[in-house]
Amino acid sequence: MRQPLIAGNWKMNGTRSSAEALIKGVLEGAEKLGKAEIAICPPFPFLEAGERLVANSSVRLGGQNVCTEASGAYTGEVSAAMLAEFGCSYVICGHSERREYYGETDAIVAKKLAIVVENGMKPILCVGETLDQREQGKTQEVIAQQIDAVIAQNGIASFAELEIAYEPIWAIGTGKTATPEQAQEVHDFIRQRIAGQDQAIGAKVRILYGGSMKPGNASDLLSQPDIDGGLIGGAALAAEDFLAICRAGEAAAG
Ligand SMILES: O=C[C@H](O)COP(=O)(O)O
Repeated sequence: MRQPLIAGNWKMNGTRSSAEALIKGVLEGAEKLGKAEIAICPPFPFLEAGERLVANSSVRLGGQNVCTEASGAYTGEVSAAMLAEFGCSYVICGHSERREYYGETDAIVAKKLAIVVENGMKPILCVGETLDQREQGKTQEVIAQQIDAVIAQNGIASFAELEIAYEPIWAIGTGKTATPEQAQEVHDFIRQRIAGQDQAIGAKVRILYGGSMKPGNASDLLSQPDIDGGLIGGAALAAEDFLAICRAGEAAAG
C-alpha cells in the first residue's frame, strides 16, 4: 500500500504575509489528518518561514527547483544543501514550466534528481506531454523518453529514491483535467515501464497526478489504483481547497 502524498506547488505566488497565513491555514487543517502525507513547496524566500512554522508538525516542506551543482559561481541558483538546511524534504525537479521556459533537458533533470538524493531529500520528477503530442498519439513515447533518460543516466535504482508526478501540460493551470481514466492509463504505463526493469521498485514508486486537480475532481482521480497523490498548483494557494484535496487523499488511503 502506497501512502498518498499531496504536495502543493505554489509556483511564483504570494507575499511574505500571505505565505505565512497560508502555511498556518494548512497546518490547522492538517492536524486532523494522518493517513496522507502533506507537503508544501513555497517560493525560496518563504522557506525560512515554512521551516519555522511546520516544525513539530507532520507537514513537509519542499523546494520548487534546485541547482545541478553543489556550490560555487552560479549566480541566482540555490543548492540542494541550502534546501536541506532550510528543512526541505522534497524538491520538484523537471517541472514542465522549467523544461519549457528555462530549457531544462532530460540530462539536466537527471543531474538535479541525483544531487537532491545526495543531500538526503526526495525529488519529485515531473513528466508529461503537450496537447500536440497527445493529439498525435505520442503520449506514451514522450513519457517513456523522459523516464528512460533518467534510467539511463541515474540507473533504475534511483527510482527507489524519488516520487514521480505525471502532469499533462495541457491540463496545467488550464482548468482542463485529464479524466481519471486518461490519467490512470498513463500512470499504469509509467509503473509498467519501471517495473519492466525492476518489479519491486515499480510496485513501490509513488506516482502523483498534477494538472487542475481541485476539490471537485480530486476524489475521482485519487481513487484510481495507480494515482498515489497529487501535485497541486492553483488549488494549493487557498488553504481550504488544498485541505479538501488532502482529505480526498486520506479517503483514498482507506
Ligand atoms: O505543479 C503543479 C502543476 O503544474 C499543476 O498546476 P495546476 O494545479 O495549477 O494545474
